[in-house]
Amino acid sequence: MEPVISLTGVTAELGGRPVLRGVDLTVRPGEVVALLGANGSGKSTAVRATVGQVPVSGGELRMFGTAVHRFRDWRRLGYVPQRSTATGGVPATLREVVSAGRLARRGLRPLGRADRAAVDRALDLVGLADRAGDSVDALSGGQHQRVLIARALAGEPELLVLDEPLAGVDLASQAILADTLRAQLDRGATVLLVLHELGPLRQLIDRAVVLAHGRVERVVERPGDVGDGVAPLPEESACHPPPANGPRPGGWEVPPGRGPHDPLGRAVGPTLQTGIL
Ligand SMILES: Nc1ncnc2c1ncn2[C@@H]1O[C@H](COP(=O)(O)OP(=O)(O)OP(=O)(O)O)[C@@H](O)[C@H]1O
Repeated sequence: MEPVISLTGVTAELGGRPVLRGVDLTVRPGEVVALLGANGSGKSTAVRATVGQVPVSGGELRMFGTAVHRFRDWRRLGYVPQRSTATGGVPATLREVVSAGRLARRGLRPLGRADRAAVDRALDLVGLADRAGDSVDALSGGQHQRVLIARALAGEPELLVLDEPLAGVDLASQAILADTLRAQLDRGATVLLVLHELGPLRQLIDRAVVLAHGRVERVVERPGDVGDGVAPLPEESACHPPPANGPRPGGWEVPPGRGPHDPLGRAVGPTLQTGIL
């Protein structure tokens, strides 16, 4: 089956500096693929290139089989960017914000019955149906994030791209997000998401792709099934540090005199060690 997203040797520059240095990534229909990696490793840039926001300078990036620069069928995509706001300060209710997610489908025609039903379903999926008439200004950060996800879901996209959907979201909201993604997979959607930790999404993920310095450093298939003998993913090495010296569960040896470190070999500070997992 043709991949939904396919990157082959993709390079991209920002501010005149290379940020993606030859990324290979394939996301097939119905898969959930997570991009992981240290700050600045290129995760958001890879996602933004995929949704056509960052130009590709080399290699090949295809969306639903079409080169991204020729791809026009953006209604097939629902995108939740990193750290964005729902309204940019303009007063709006949750229902109004989520209705905007139907724009790509209905254009400027008034909302029809099917549109309203899709908006209600999306609000219900993220657990905010009872707040539909409230102003988004009255929401917490985590609830705000759920509204943005509902806006993407309202378009009933075949592909959902989420950049750090768990950022600033408490455990209860993370569980709601996991249920929401499960519902999307049940209806046949494909998901690409940027994460710092797999958290409650771990069991849903088909492939974890770890980026470092704009390249794929490691790929872990079905991280939820990973047993002994596989080096831990970033947040595991950060959140559950093994004894300072001696053998690690995945077979790594920590050199004497060194504490826990991230995949790039940098010392991991106490804040990272308190991550959720
Ligand atoms: N608009 C920009 N202009 C110049 N450089 C940029 C721009 N946006 C990002 N970069 C640089 O590109 C690199 C990759 O950034 P990117 O946001 O893709 O990383 P990331 O892996 O998503 O990081 P984080 O985990 O912090 O969100 C970083 O070195 C960053 O400073």
